Amino acid sequence: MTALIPSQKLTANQTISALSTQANPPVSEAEMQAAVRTLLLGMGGDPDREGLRDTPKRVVKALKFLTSGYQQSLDELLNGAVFSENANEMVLVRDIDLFSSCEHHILPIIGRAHVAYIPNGKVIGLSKIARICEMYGRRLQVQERLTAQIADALQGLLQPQGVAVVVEATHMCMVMRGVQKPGSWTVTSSMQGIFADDAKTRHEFMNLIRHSPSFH
Ligand SMILES: Nc1nc2c(ncn2[C@@H]2O[C@H](COP(=O)(O)OP(=O)(O)OP(=O)(O)O)[C@@H](O)[C@H]2O)c(=O)[nH]1
Ligand SMILES: [Zn+2]
Repeated sequence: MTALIPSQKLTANQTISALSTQANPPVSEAEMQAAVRTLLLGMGGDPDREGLRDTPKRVVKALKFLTSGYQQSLDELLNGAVFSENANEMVLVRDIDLFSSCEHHILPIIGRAHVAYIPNGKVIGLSKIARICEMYGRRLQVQERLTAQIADALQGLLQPQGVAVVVEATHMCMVMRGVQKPGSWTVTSSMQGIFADDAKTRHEFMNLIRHSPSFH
């Protein structure tokens, strides 16, 4: 483990302004492909050889997919799946595979998220928790912001008693290049409401994300 970094809180306005610039990119597909062709030339490749000829198109398609979370909204992915329910015990979805792209190097962040909340009259469709992780994962990120955005989304949608999110991830920019530390991974957390205020509740969550499920 390389670090235990408490989540960085962004205000709603900071989040919105950081994202709204991305929603409608002011460049065409052709301009993006031309930029990739330039990168290939810079890397010493011959962009006209058979294997690379379609690479600009493929790279642009891949990058658009990996950042498609900018085109999504919570409303759309939720599809109304918030239900009134008298539950007041912890709901935890563990081990959600998470892929993102680091905003400094546009290299993969690969990891898992554990997301819990304690309802306060409303519950959310379980799959939507994973979809929220995917939406924020498919943006250019730092792990701290990704973690906080997942927690903020649930807090805003459900006004629960509390939300806890832990993300454990390895950064290819630290593995394949730069400091080259394979095996290092980073843990970030965002604790809100009762998870921030009550150590017992927080410890219960931390214990639950460590326990091995009986079906594995
Ligand atoms: N806090 C945080 N830092 C990150 C994340 N992803 C990448 N970084 C770091 O961002 C920093 C960028 O540092 P720079 O010195 O500008 O870039 P660099 O020369 O490529 O740095 P090195 O990776 O040390 O070679 C590096 O320390 C990365 O490890 C993240 O999710 N959160
Ligand atoms: Zn990076």
